[in-house]
Amino acid sequence: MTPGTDLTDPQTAAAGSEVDGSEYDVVVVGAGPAGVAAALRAAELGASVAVVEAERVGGTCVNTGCVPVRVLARTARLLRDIRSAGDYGVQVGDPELVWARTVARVRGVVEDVHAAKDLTGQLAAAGVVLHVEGRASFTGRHEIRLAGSGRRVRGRSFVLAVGGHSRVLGVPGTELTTVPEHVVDLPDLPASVAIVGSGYTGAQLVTVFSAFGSRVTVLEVAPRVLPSADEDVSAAVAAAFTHDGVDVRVGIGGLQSVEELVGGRRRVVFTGADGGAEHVDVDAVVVCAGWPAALEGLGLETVGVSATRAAIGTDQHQRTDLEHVWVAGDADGRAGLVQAGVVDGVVAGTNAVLGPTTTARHEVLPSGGFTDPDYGQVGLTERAARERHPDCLVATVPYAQLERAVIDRRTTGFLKLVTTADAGRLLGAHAVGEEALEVVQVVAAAMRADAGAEVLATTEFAYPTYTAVVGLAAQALLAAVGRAAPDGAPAIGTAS
Ligand SMILES: Cc1cc2nc3c(=O)[nH]c(=O)nc-3n(C[C@H](O)[C@H](O)[C@H](O)COP(=O)(O)OP(=O)(O)OC[C@H]3O[C@@H](n4cnc5c(N)ncnc54)[C@H](O)[C@@H]3O)c2cc1C
Ligand SMILES: NC(=O)c1ccc[n+]([C@@H]2O[C@H](COP(=O)([O-])OP(=O)(O)OC[C@H]3O[C@@H](n4cnc5c(N)ncnc54)[C@H](O)[C@@H]3O)[C@@H](O)[C@H]2O)c1
Repeated sequence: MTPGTDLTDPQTAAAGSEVDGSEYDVVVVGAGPAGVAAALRAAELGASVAVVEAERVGGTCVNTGCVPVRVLARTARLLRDIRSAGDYGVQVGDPELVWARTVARVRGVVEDVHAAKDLTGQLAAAGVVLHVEGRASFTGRHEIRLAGSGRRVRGRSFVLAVGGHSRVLGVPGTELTTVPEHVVDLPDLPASVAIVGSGYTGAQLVTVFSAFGSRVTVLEVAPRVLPSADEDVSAAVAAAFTHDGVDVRVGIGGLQSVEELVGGRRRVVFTGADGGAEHVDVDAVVVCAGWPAALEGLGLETVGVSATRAAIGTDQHQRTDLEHVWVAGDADGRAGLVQAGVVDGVVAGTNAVLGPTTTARHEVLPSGGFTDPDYGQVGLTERAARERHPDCLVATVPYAQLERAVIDRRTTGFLKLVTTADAGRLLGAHAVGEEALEVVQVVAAAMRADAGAEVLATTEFAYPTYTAVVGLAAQALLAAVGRAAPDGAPAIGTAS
């Protein structure tokens, strides 16, 4: 049933003197979203499955990434809303953040999510054996050793779902910096902070620290913040940062060093946009400069699985150079998102049992971040759409024309909807503003159903909601192709 069944290959036999007898159809390395999905799927298909995890089930997502950052983002929103409470006639004093309590809340919510998900229970109920005994490394093509216990576990197939970790820049003084996974380990809220990198993680931490009252400097090598987002989204988020007093430095040449100053402050020396050396002095430096796969000590070279410094190479079936070794989640260096990792996990778990029968396409993959304002995206950016479909249509509706945004006085932002020239196929959606990611998800569902603008234009969105902006943008697109808005109302927004 399972491919790659030769458990007696010479490499494994040579290293196998301490094998404890455990031998499985599928061994999954890593118990984050991708690894758990792979294990449950393989077990569902009748395979005997073991999961080995170095630290704690749940992976980056639950323990150090999405969940903690989401709690910090919620805290930032609370502060914002408390600060504007007076506008509603609600008198409160200046809010004060108590860092230790904020951190305790983060840690408490992580435990709540663990309890709600009960991943260990789910694995046990599926008959999956779980070993949380330190990092695994290959000792042979069909065997791994767990560093914490010395246990050797053998498998016919392996799914590597090892995720990643923050990129270490390797400049002098790196040890004086921290990374997003460890921001809640900072002893105090820094009065000032440099955020290095303004991608998914960095942009969110800018909003968090700025709302918390830290003075924030962003250092970004790309010419704009959120470099992979739609350009108008980047511009809107950057404008909001600047409005909030954040010092945004884009297009820098890179970091040169981090030095410790008297009193424990840090000096970040970097090459400025004009090529000269510049510096900022801050209380903390958080490096959010990318997310390479966690390959250290995995022993890929021992078994002949090729990888770059950042990712393990796979084919469209998530298979590596070795026919019995598969990859799921962040370790493949592609999407870097939980929902994609889960789909990869199901694919890798399936293929590890049945052979290369399925693929993960990730054709409609919404994502975004809890900056202030939020942003969300799905499909092609406007630039990418115009390159591939020069005659595509783009409609943009400012939040200022959306009644819910006016009611809440949260009129910063817009929804941009991109379709083919006849408005018949949705190509992308990009939103900035309150609930931007939820707004974009409505479009994602329509894209998944192969709907065009007409479906969205004729959906009777509840009033007053943020998602209603989707209907307005779709109506503008219909108007642009000479079809009236369904209720006869003049189309709102611009389409071109
Ligand atoms: C700060 C931050 C915020 C994020 N927010 C979001 C978000 O809001 N939405 C979103 O979709 N994504 C978010 N992400 C990305 C998301 O966390 C990842 O895409 C997701 O966790 C990937 O799942 P995974 O299973 O591939 O890897 P991980 O969740 O990283 O799990 C990998 C597991 O493998 C274990 N492991 C590694 N090496 C070994 C080894 N040799 N032996 C045994 N075990 C090993 C690790 O301990 C870990 O538990 C965020 C990431 C960060 C850093
Ligand atoms: N809401 C979400 O979905 C979410 C949130 C956080 C993280 N994530 C995931 O977590 C992973 C890590 O996110 P990330 O933000 O670290 O990576 P990223 O790749 O999104 O962003 C890295 C940023 O650092 C910049 N950079 C690189 N080297 C630099 C240098 N030397 N100096 C200054 N800037 C530099 C890059 O230009 C880029 O803007 C990603 O896989 C992402 O998908 C997702």
